[in-house]
Amino acid sequence: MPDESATSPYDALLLLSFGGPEGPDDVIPFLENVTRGRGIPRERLKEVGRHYYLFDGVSPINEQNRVLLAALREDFAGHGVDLPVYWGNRNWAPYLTDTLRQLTADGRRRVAVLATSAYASYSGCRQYRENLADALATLTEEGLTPPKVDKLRHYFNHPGFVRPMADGVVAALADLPEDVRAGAHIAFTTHSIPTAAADTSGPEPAHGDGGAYVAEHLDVARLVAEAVREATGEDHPWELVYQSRSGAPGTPWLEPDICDHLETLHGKGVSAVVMAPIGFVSDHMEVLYDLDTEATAKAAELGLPVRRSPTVGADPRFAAAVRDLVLERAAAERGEPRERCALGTLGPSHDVCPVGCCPARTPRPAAAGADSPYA
Ligand SMILES: CC1=C(CCC(=O)O)c2cc3nc(cc4[nH]c(cc5[nH]c(cc1n2)c(C)c5CCC(=O)O)c(CCC(=O)O)c4C)C(CCC(=O)O)=C3C
Ligand SMILES: [Fe+2]
Repeated sequence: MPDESATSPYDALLLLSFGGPEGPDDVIPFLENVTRGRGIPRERLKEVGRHYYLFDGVSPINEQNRVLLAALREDFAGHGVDLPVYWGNRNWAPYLTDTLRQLTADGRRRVAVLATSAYASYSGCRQYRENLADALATLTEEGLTPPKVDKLRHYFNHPGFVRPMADGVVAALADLPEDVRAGAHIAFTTHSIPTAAADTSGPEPAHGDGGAYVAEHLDVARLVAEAVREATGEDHPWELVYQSRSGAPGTPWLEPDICDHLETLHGKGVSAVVMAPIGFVSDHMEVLYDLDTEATAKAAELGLPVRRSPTVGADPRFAAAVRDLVLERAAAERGEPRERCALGTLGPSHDVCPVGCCPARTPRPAAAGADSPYA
């Protein structure tokens, strides 16, 4: 009988995230880390800095990750999965390079990596693979022999990610005043990205017309809307919209923006809206500012009742999904068959990003993919 808790060949799990500032003095250095070499207009940076200062310079993301780490450790311990869990970030302490150095010092040789981004895109996938390659290069230059890193597949359609979001939308609808509830629309939101990045997201066969990024979000939106219909008996109209646009005004990014969308729905006489941030794994600053502050103020100005549904965060079902992804990949690496959980029409995502998946504007080494220089 196959061992249901076997993690071999892995000897660690690495939670790989974005990182965020933890006080007012961190905000500028954090934004410099995020935007180094990315050509974001000065004005946009000032504006985004203002969002962080409204919350005393503290992004919610690090605390959310600490809670998720605790949930993962508890879930693993409760299911006989003996795998230490580490945490490293792209843009703030604990920095990925330092965590990988620690993994090396602890003798870890093969690491499964979970990125806190559920979908395919340059920012949510390849950029993390570039960060891994940079960290591996630094450690190699230091004369160390870092572990091999394997990035776990995208989990947008894993039931442990979709079901908590569906329950959250049901709860948000129930929280609306009864007289506006039946006519409420669901606005599924995600991070806007340049249309050029969307069109090339995912493996090459998915390229064009929003690419894997848009297709994956549409699949999740459909799944959540269906689950909501089953739970409430009501058919709530829904749309996929975008938020948190940056970049130069002349560059096309995915639209419509959530605030414009609220205005359009209000103009059509829609009674209420639930904003469902399916693009975010936990309550990032984009959720706290762009939705809970900016879009909510816009709705108040319009007199449009809105609610924001929760992100998955550290839901025990998500922690269980991460365990499932680790065990699934471990079995695949051992050459053993194992079910790959996925809802919707797209099926489980690939384990190893093929060549040409979510290409960078300027090609750079990326680990944990078919084009990785690190075997
Ligand atoms: C697709 C996507 C995700 C979701 C997937 C994932 O989670 O990875 C995401 C997450 C995040 N983005 C974050 C913060 C920022 N993103 C920026 C800039 C950008 N994001 C982009 C895309 C994405 N970003 C893009 C195309 C840019 C333009 C510049 C570039 O091409 O790189 C900027 C610069 C200022 C600005 O332009 O807004 C900041 C401060 C935080 C932390 C929030 C917190 O503190 O809680 C998180 C989790
Ligand atoms: Fe971002």
